[in-house]
Amino acid sequence: MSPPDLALRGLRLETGSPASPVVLVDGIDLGITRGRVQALVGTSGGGKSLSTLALLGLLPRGVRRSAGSISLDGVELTEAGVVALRGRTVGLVQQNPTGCFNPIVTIGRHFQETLALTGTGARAARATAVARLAEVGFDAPARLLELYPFQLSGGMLQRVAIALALACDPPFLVADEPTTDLDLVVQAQILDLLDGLRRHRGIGILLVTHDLSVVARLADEVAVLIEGRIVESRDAHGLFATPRDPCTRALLDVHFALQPEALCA
Ligand SMILES: Nc1ncnc2c1ncn2[C@@H]1O[C@H](COP(=O)(O)OP(=O)(O)OP(=O)(O)O)[C@@H](O)[C@H]1O
Repeated sequence: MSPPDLALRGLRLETGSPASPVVLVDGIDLGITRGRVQALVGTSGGGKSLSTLALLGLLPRGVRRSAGSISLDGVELTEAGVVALRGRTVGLVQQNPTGCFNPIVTIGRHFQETLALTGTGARAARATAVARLAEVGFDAPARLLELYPFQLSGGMLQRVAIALALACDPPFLVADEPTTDLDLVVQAQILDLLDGLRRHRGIGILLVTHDLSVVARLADEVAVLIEGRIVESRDAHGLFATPRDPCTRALLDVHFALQPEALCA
């Protein structure tokens, strides 16, 4: 298979002093291809969030990348190049949409501030905001611009967060547990929306989730990250049908114990 368009290779993340580092993840290969959904699954604390944050140059203080490279369309990026990916090349959607918004700033202002990063003026930002909000399914997007985040439900806010992530027209989206805090009906709407973006925009999505039903619904490829290492990485259908690694099998067993219906990718 050809390498992903946006690729992380040999990622090693450490914390603690450089003299006696604690290794958090090691040897991580992960990537996103336009028009495809790459899922990243695994046990809690395995390193999913840190690995995706590394892809965006957003590592928290105290965590450093001690090995690994990030490349876009085959060209290795510098640190500054990785930071420049955010927004324009990769949009980020996180869990708990409420926490992603400034409560005292209107939805319209959020778009204005995001689009100002690309030198977009207020009038053009408004037009883009209306277009993106319509794209994620709002019937009266112009009215939304005047509202504050607390006036919207969690599901509406997650759709606004996706519209904001798309503001600068990025070819890639990183979605870290995008449905975790939402009820089942809204979860299904958000998954349909992400699937539509992949099909209609040709956007490439890195989907971080602990929910294998979500993986089965959306993913083309799956990487299983356990205790800082990828133990299996392949097409979703093959992984569900014939899991090779004992850790993958254990994840599937736990899933089936809780949700007996078949996973069909
Ligand atoms: N800022 C930090 N400083 C030091 N260690 C950290 C930091 N953030 C996370 N870690 C550690 O790095 C490891 C991986 O964390 P990470 O949040 O990436 O896991 P995860 O797979 O996303 O877990 P979850 O599914 O629970 O969100 C964990 O052992 C965690 O305790």
